[in-house]
Amino acid sequence: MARRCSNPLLYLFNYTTVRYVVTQNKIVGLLYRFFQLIIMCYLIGWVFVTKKGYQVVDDTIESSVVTKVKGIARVNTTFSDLWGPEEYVIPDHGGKFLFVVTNFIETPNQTLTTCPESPSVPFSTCTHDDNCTEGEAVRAGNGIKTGTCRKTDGNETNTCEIYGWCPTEKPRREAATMLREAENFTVYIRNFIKFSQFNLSKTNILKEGYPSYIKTCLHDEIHHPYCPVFRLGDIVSKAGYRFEEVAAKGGSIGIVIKWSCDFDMDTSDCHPQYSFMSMGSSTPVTAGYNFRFARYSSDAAGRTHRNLYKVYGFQLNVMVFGTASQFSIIHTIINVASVLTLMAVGSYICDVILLFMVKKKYAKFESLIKADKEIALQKMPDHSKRKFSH
Ligand SMILES: Nc1ncnc2c1ncn2[C@@H]1O[C@H](COP(=O)(O)OP(=O)(O)OP(=O)(O)O)[C@@H](O)[C@H]1O
Repeated sequence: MARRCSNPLLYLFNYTTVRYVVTQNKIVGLLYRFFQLIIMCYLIGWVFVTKKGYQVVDDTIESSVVTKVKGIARVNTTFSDLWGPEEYVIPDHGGKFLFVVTNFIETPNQTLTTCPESPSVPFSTCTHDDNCTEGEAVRAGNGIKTGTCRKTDGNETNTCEIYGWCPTEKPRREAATMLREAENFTVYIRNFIKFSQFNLSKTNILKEGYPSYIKTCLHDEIHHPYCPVFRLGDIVSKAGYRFEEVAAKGGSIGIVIKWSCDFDMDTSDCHPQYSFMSMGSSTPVTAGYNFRFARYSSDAAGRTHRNLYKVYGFQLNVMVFGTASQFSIIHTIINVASVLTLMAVGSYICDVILLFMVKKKYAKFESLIKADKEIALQKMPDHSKRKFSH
């Protein structure tokens, strides 16, 4: 020890290595080859063939979506008997989210005046004026109470009189108008994507035959899988809805565009896959989708009138996902190296097995020595026995 410390510089030029021992043990030898075989199968079958470990993957897709709906529906409203996309698509500039009206309740020609509150509004019924506190807003109602309890138009019930947009909206079953042609409306979806890591971009619009192809095609998984024009009825049925049911109450649908691009192949093989899913719940409280909007006008006397619309329909939400992959030498080296380190695990297990077997042999040898020692002890005189045993 003293000598070692006296010359520490000598250790600077020392190199420590492992001494390998070749054993003739067939079981351990076979086991080691078996480990190597499994690891090679894992490297080739799983890492390279299945998971394409020689490629780098980019799943940060940048995308833009433009939508346009076309089709005409016959309706019966105060201002028109035909509705086009300008009327039934909200908002009218197409984007990732759009709403297509399929059913609506029109309350035409409302003016700001007094009228009885709708009996369908909770807490609106009354028996005498004391139930209608003047100046109080009706909770979830249509106006401010005037302090009078009065008979509703065409109804036997009494409700508080309000100041608001009158007459109030009629219940749905009396006034709803369906857009029967909505099933045949067409939805055009233009999608542009970019994988920044590879600086490569794609669009779902095929260059060949454009624009005449788009004008005439209709998306069909077998005959026109890359046509970007979809029939609304097909979208709804593929999302698992029955058109008539959801057109009446409204619903949300997700249009999923999935890109899976292998840029080691021909980039023209990189095409979108479309799928559709319902995004609503089927419980009565949460099912359906509707909202209200109003269109305002003024009469000759300068009085403001409005038409109120409660609209039901399909809320379409276009979602884009994608991954792109390309060969990368760094990724290949990392994956090969990390799998090859597993070989060390195989060696370690074989070492442990070998040690365990050797230990067993050694234990047998030790028990023989112990037996010899006991025989020798028995032959010794007593005073030597004590010394020896100590
Ligand atoms: N909902 C749709 N259904 C069927 N074809 C559509 C639809 N929306 C657009 N198209 C067609 O797709 C092509 C590309 O539409 P884009 O909006 O880019 O061009 P456009 O000439 O402005 O279209 P538009 O015909 O509305 O004037 C056009 O030929 C258009 O007619």
